[in-house]
Amino acid sequence: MALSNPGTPKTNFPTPKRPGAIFSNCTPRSNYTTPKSKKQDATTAYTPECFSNVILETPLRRRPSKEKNEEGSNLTVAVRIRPLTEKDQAVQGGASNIVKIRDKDLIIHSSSLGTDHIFQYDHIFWSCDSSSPIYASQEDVFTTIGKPLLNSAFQGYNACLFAYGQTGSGKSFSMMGQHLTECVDIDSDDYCGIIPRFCRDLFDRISKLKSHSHVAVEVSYFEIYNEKIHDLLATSATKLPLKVREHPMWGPYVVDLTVKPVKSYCQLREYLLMGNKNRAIAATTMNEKSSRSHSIFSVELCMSEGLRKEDNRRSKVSLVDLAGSERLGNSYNTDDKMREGVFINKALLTLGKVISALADQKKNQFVPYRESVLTWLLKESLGGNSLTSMLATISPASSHLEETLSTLRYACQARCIVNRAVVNESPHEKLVQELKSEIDRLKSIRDDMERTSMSSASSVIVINDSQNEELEDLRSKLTETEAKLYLVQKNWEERFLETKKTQMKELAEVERYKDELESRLRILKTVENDVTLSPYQSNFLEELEGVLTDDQKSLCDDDLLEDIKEWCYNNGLICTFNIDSIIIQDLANRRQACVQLGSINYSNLNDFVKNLTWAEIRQEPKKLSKMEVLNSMNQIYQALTVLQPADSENTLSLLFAKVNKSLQSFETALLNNIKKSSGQKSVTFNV
Ligand SMILES: Nc1ncnc2c1ncn2[C@@H]1O[C@H](COP(=O)(O)OP(=O)(O)OP(=O)(O)O)[C@@H](O)[C@H]1O
Repeated sequence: MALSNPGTPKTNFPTPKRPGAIFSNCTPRSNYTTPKSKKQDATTAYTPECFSNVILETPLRRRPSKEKNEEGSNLTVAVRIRPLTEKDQAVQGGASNIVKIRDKDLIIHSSSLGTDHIFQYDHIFWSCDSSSPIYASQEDVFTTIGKPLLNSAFQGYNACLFAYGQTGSGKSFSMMGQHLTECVDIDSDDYCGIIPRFCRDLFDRISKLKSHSHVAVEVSYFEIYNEKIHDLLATSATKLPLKVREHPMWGPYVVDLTVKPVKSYCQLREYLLMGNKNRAIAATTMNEKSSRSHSIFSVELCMSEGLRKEDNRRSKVSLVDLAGSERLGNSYNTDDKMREGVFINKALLTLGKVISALADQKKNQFVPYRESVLTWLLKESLGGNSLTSMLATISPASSHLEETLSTLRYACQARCIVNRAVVNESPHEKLVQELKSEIDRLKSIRDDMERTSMSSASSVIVINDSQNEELEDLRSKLTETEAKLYLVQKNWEERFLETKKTQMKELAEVERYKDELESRLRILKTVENDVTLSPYQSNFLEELEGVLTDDQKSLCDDDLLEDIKEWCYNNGLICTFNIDSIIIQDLANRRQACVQLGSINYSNLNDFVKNLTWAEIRQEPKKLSKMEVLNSMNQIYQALTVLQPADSENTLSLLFAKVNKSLQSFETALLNNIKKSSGQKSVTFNV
């Protein structure tokens, strides 16, 4: 029996030597208990003195990976094993190495249970011991999984690489390198990780491109810390969390994220270092420099050929360093740390759910992308338009057996995800390429003929009329094709620019309407006391607010703001959020306080409340009549109507359809209310 053959038929050998030694609940599809006689063959080298059960963890059936230019391609999954660290050795009794590699198998030996777990991946990097012949250096790791991403990006594919693993297992070391915040000099630093190597190679390749090719590079860098997005390249003093929105065509994106155009590796390196310095790094008992946030560094390429600099092929590469998973009890000694850990585990749990759902391969399986900011933003990379690789990092220490097995099982599952990547190029690109090759063909024929005629001329052989005609014909064909090519490119570029402009305009409009709706809603909320609204109507306002602020509520609003809102509500105060301030009104005592968002002490709500500076409300708060309320609602209704895009697939449209429906019922209810109280028979709407 070949242990490494994933196609081995499933057979049961039900006589384990020790009760409980077979993990029948590990991975049901792939569990495989080796017969006693074969077991010894398979594991003699690692467990000579004792009996070991063997569990084949890699699923027996994995959908065959397709070439990237076909319909779909599986995630590429690599595993890297770091060396034992001093910390590993410091645990009671010292830690032993439980990881072995044999051919294509990665074997984890659990000595307490006498079990070998066998996994297979696309690549296994043995970085435990630099004297080993199979040792994988930073350069090896980059060459194997980083370079292909760069190749894909130049072909116009989106690509993503994410590092996943237990805290302290070597994710940041692999992605960024040893010296995260110091000057990274790749040429002299063997410890540089995938990201700086990727960036340097990118510019090396750009410099080698033909003179008529042009590649524009833009970078962005952000982290997700406690489910909030922080721009790592932002220069402004107030660094408020950013929001996520989903565009029907472009997918999820971070609103107002800083995007820097870069022209050289040196310039890019400065941004990398700046971002790294800004990353939230906190100490945990497991790893002094453990990064407690997920970081996403993205490079966007816009490629063009020809004299005009408009892009006709685009690609985006996201390089993701996830925060490490860890057992809560292990390392959390403060509430803040516990909170961080809960958020990290929540995001990783959702990532697990997303991976499971995608790996399940059932049609119409619900994928909970929006349950965490991380998975929402990685939507295109997981099961979408991207060629994606996962680097699972593990520790070889026996003390981390449980976490290591969990990481490896995650990684196994991820191999089943199929993405559908397409080249992001203009539909005219094919035609342009065809015309270009036609021009090349014609040119070479012309050159050949001219050469022949010249050499003939020296030996006084005159080219005849028909040859001359042929040459002329070729010349005019060439001029014609060149003119056609110029026109095609020009038309395409103009149309592309126009579409881009329209899209930007459309997006800006949507944002503007949404802001308008939000401010109208705030007005309505403040007049609840002045007009009698039925519980249904008040509920509706809550609902409308919920829908409008859906994104921020679950994902981007600061918890403290929610706490303040709740506190105001409980104390009969009115709380209004502006872009940069909160206004708290105490109508009973006719006083008001205004707090700038940037000045809130985020750690202590009690202090915040005690330190409020109240000012007397001099003017009566504006009282709105029912008619004014109705007017406001009417305007919301109009704004909503404008927001209904023609495309029924548009998520925004679905979102607002819900509000629209409730709004209509609300209007009817409010109308009836007015009719009843004023004795009016009818009210005319101006919609
Ligand atoms: N391949 C490797 N070779 C040598 N040392 C390594 C390797 N991988 C990791 N290390 C060392 O192990 C320690 C932890 O690595 P690292 O900080 O990269 O872990 P991490 O997975 O990013 O942790 P966290 O999730 O907590 O951020 C560091 O001291 C690092 O230098």
